[in-house]
Amino acid sequence: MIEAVGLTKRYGAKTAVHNLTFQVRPGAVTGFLGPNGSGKSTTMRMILGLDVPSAGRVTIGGQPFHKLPNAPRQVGALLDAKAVHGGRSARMHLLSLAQLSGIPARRVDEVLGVVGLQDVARKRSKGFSLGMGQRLGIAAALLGDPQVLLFDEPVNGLDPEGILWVRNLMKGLAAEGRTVFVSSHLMSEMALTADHLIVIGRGQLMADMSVKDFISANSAGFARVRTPDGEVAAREKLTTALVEAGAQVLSEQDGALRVTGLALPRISDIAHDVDTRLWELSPHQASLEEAYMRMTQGAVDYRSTQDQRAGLQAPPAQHGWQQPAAAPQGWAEQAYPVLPGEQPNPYAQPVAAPQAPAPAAPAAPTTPRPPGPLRRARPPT
Ligand SMILES: Nc1ncnc2c1ncn2[C@@H]1O[C@H](COP(=O)(O)OP(=O)(O)OP(=O)(O)O)[C@@H](O)[C@H]1O
Repeated sequence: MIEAVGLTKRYGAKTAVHNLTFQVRPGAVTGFLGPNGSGKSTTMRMILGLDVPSAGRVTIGGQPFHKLPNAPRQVGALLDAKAVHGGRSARMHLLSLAQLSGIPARRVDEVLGVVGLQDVARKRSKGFSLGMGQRLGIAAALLGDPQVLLFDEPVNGLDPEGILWVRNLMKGLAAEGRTVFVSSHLMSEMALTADHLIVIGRGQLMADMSVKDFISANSAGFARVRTPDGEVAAREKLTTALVEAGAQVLSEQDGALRVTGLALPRISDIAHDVDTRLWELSPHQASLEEAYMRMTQGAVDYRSTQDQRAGLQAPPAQHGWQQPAAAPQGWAEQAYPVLPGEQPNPYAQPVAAPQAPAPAAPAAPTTPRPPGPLRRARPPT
């Protein structure tokens, strides 16, 4: 198990990681999420003893990394796939790592096979593609057959077959009872791979919970409602009635309505009351990506000037959403309004916030301090 307690890292005036406390348990894939610059790599470097915490501590199996006997046999990591001597072949690179840790040479050939690089094992790694480099980095992480594995963006540059392979590899390692901690910006992939999530924003813990709880805490389920194509007046009549009944209604690109805040039977009754036929009425759960975007929108440091959320104006056209004709009052001003049954995002910027750049170096938590991170209890592993 990896355990961080009050983990903090300052680089001069810049606080990269602030007071992080979390555990990464064995037997599960734990996703490590956060916007660019939020402190994920810094945290991983501190776990691996490559950076010294300014305050707090982080241990693996109760010991700091530098006190672990023969650490490469206990902890494997892929931090930077490019950190390889380009003049060496893949096999030589792994062989030199193996020799340093007393790992037998046959293990090198074994891991080359596991990552699918056996045919290019004797080629110099400087000729490797990004994906091949990632595979070599994963091979190095697996070399010591460690119980604890850290992967920083392991699917970066991999083709779909490679992504599927990494997904199955991570799940397989966790199923063997290992501790697997993996960062990624690919939400769709994390949704398929991770069991548990640790989310940070501007160096601070925002959530520590299962993927399922994270999605339900940061998004509301919704209903898709479709009226017969071409019956525009009926659709608008239904939209108005739903909004009057307290629903929030968005239009999807195919003309369906995305309705939150009302149960399906109530939507059906309202449609009946306004004499509108329905072609579809189905329950839906939001995606991890959507839940993540809602939670972290206020903790994003780097945003395109062409991103509408830079000024928190109209909602972005995510997943084919559009604003409905009969949007509730105030909707247009909010990027992601708090939906019924949803916890407000403690990091969300105020709607009328000026477009000033985000502070570059928060030396301490913002004032007023946001409420504590969302946490859910996990079953013991
Ligand atoms: N050696 C360093 N010296 C000064 N600042 C640093 C150093 N390393 C990281 N930082 C700063 O700390 C913050 C966190 O960086 P870090 O690389 O940990 O973020 P990240 O979440 O891994 O980002 P990304 O998703 O873009 O990889 C950034 O603002 C970064 O500029």
